[in-house]
Amino acid sequence: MSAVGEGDWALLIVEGRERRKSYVFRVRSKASYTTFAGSLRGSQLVGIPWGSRVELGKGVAYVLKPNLYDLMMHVLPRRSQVIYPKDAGYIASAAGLLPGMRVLEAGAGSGFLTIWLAAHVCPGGAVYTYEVRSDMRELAASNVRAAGLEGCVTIKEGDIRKGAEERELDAAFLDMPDPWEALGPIRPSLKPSAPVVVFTPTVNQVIKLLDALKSIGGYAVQEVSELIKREWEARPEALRPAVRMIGHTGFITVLRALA
Ligand SMILES: C[S@@+](CC[C@H](N)C(=O)[O-])C[C@H]1O[C@@H](n2cnc3c(N)ncnc32)[C@H](O)[C@@H]1O
Repeated sequence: MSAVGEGDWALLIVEGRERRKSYVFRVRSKASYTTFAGSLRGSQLVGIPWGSRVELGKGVAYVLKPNLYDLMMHVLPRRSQVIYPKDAGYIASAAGLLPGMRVLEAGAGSGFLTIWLAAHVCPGGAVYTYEVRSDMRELAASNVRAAGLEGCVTIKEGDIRKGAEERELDAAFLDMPDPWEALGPIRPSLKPSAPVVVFTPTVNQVIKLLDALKSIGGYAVQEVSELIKREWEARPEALRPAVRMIGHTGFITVLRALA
């Protein structure tokens, strides 16, 4: 659709004199929306072309159609620590993901990494994700549906430390407290050379993982990384890093399955 419709999700980028902020909401003609630069009514939005500029009391709003990134960052509910786009993008790259690949994941959590993985391997591929908690399995399923990717994602309630049913998988992704407990059990599911990307919030877990690998065997360590994203205030007259940032998310360890 080229015009904003009743009930559509909208992304508003609001620019004031000294700041800029994004808002994502469903457009309702009878609602009104408050931003730091002034308010606007839903009736001002319904029917205008996407990409329109609307004047506010103390600034302007650009009315845009939100993409998957906008919906994930602003709308989809989360009840676990989720994998942020900066890490998800690198995780997918380090695993060499391509459409058509079949991959394993655990735990599904809020389904955020599941969605990024599905966005890479679909169409034609598949994400099999295991989650021990039924409430998290349901949340992940509902977020994957909201992203429109349910066709290529299978969410299973189960403990990945008991292994996975699938075979000949192209890659695996572990974001769970004790990933070293899953590495032996998932090995028969992976093609030799398949990347296994492990995400752990603490350095203690990385040490435990590297130590455990000595006795588990079956994998080569490819790399351990950490990614830091620093956002900047996009104001040409005062270009500088933003005062607040997400200082830490987690460590990314890339392993490769051996023959
Ligand atoms: C940090 S969350 C994962 C978040 C997810 N990567 C995301 O981006 O939304 C960790 C999840 O792993 C699940 N989990 C923990 N141990 C597990 C296991 N042995 N098998 C399957 N899931 C497990 C937890 O219930 C939790 O939902």
